[in-house]
Amino acid sequence: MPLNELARSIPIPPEKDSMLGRLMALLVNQGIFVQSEAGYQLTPASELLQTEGSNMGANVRLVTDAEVLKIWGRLSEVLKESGERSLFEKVFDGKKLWEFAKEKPEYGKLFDEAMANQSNSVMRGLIASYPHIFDGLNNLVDVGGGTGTAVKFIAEAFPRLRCTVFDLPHVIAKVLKSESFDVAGGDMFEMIPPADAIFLKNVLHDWNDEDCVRILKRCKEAIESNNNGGKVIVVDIIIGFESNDPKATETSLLFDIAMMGLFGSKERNKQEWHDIIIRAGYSDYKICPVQLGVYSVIELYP
Ligand SMILES: Nc1ncnc2c1ncn2[C@@H]1O[C@H](CSCC[C@H]([NH3+])C(=O)O)[C@@H](O)[C@H]1O
Repeated sequence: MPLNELARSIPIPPEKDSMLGRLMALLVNQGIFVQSEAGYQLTPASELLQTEGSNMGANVRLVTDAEVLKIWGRLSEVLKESGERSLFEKVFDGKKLWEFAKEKPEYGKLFDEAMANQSNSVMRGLIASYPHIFDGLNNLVDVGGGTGTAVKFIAEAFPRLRCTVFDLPHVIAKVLKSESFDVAGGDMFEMIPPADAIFLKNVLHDWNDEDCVRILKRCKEAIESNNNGGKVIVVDIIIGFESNDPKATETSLLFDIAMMGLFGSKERNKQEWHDIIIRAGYSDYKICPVQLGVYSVIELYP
């Protein structure tokens, strides 16, 4: 699309065309578009932002949300003070991100949408490359399952496996009811519904070690009360375990700092995962031979 066509379709007034052209020059330089005689064209990066297909647009809007972005200007203040308070809590008067997302439905919706987009690509990869992880299971609870994207993938691929999406009640209220899976609202620090398997994707990195140990203990109780062997399946980053791609390492390190600011939590290396798993009382665990971009899969056995 040539510049003037692009400008009219956004739309912006003609006197701003040259400003748009300058922005586009930078975006071409950054690999977001390519420029040819016919005009600007998409690259694999901007294809990810199209409404159709992968659509990671919400993820970009989430990390660039103007209100939340302002926390980073105060990182040095939090570094200098003692105590456990996260940067997010400091800037938003003691509020955790979950309360903020509940009070600001627009932000909450964006958060859920971004998580769903991420689940879309990671679950496709997991089911295609490591389906045996679901072998022999009759039921599974996706704890902190958001609006149910992961559960939809699992239920579709394994119709005999009964899945439940479990999250905070106000998040569960947004899940469209379906015949193919169940929903349950609650607090994972209190009680998790019994199941053969507990699925925890992108959840533990939101919490400090003490909280992770509490969550993992509730998961263990949920499996044990079901009396059927069972396991916990964790999908999260293991720092130092990414592929050899320097971009993957960069992504994990950026995520680690994002967790530091947003939740006062972290991405964990192998030893740190070992420590919380053993502290929560699990007898054994296995890092599965599958890598989904920056994400690893760990199975925990009670
Ligand atoms: N106390 C809690 N009990 C249950 N879910 C929670 C709690 N606190 C936060 N969450 C949820 O944890 C999720 C973390 S985001 C990860 C969502 C999803 N597993 C995915 O991978 O896409 C959010 O959906 C939160 O609403």
